[in-house]
Amino acid sequence: MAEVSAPPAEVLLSKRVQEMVLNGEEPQRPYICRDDGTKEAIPSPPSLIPIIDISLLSSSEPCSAQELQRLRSALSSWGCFQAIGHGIPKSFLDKIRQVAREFFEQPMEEKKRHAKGVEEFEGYGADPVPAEGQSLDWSDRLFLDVYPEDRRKPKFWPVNPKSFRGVLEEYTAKMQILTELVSKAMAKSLNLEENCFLNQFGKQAALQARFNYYSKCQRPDLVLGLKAHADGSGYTIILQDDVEGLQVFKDELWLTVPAISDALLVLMGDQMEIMTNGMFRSPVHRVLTNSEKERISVAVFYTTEPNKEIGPEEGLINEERQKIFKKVKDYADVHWEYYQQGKRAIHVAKA
Ligand SMILES: O=C(O)CCC(=O)C(=O)O
Ligand SMILES: [Fe+2]
Repeated sequence: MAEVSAPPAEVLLSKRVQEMVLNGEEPQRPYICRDDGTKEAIPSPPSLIPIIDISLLSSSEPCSAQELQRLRSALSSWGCFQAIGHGIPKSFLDKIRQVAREFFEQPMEEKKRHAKGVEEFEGYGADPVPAEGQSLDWSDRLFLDVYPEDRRKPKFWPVNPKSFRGVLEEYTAKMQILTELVSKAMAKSLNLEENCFLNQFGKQAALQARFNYYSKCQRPDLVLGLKAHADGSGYTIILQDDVEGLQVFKDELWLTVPAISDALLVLMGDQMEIMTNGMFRSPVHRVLTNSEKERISVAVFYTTEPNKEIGPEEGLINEERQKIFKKVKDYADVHWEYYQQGKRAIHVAKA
């Protein structure tokens, strides 16, 4: 299987995984990141990722206090939850999944009209070359800045399928509403002023959409769709299709996030861990590969506006609970440098 002399990462990254699969190529050594499949022989136990009904969080609801308590507990122990009652109809979530699938199923030439450079972030392609010795992900992506609108770069936005742009614009608008609701609810769940996180994120807080396409892989025992990492965002909202693969690391176990067709996974990034002074966890997660089916997901990263300093909310610091993080600026950049070395970055924010 793995040849003795695999091409260097920059050569592999200039090709799409989907192309390699269509050509019947087996994963080469830089894609191999696990040495044997025996660990995965044990199926992960059924996971109990909390499901939170967003519609119950508004104060006019009789059971809002109870749901806020469940939210707080979910984010303190898991760092993520499956959001239902978020107001986005399943038919619209299906539309997003559909345009994403149609985009990736087009011929390579069409997708490459929106190709990114190997060292760029935005556009269609793969992550820039990681540090020496780091494995590559078995995935192709379309990464787009979607908000604020003046950051959109039209050359990266698919022209086909024709409905792609309109659907993504609508999804962006819905994500803005959802981030406002979730940010307020998280603050209330911690007995903080409801706008405190929104103020830290800033009016120009960014939304970036990453469409992930995980091709089938002949060696799921050796290759990951996405390496283990914690997000550098404030938090991330993930739409999955019906193929499971995303796993969250909790209590020394990798636990699969169930595919629930009308739910969105809300997952804390390091910036929320910092702002909550560690009350909410930014969980390590990864994506497995699958030999039978392709998988598509759409991750929307919600990140503080550029140059904005963030830090632990004062209301969360007291005699019993000291400040564990300091103020940081442009954390996402620092996070990226460590990410490329396969490391977490949160320690740089430790007080
Ligand atoms: O594909 C997924 O479900 C997760 C994607 C993810 O973790 C990311 O893009 O950071
Ligand atoms: Fe992630």
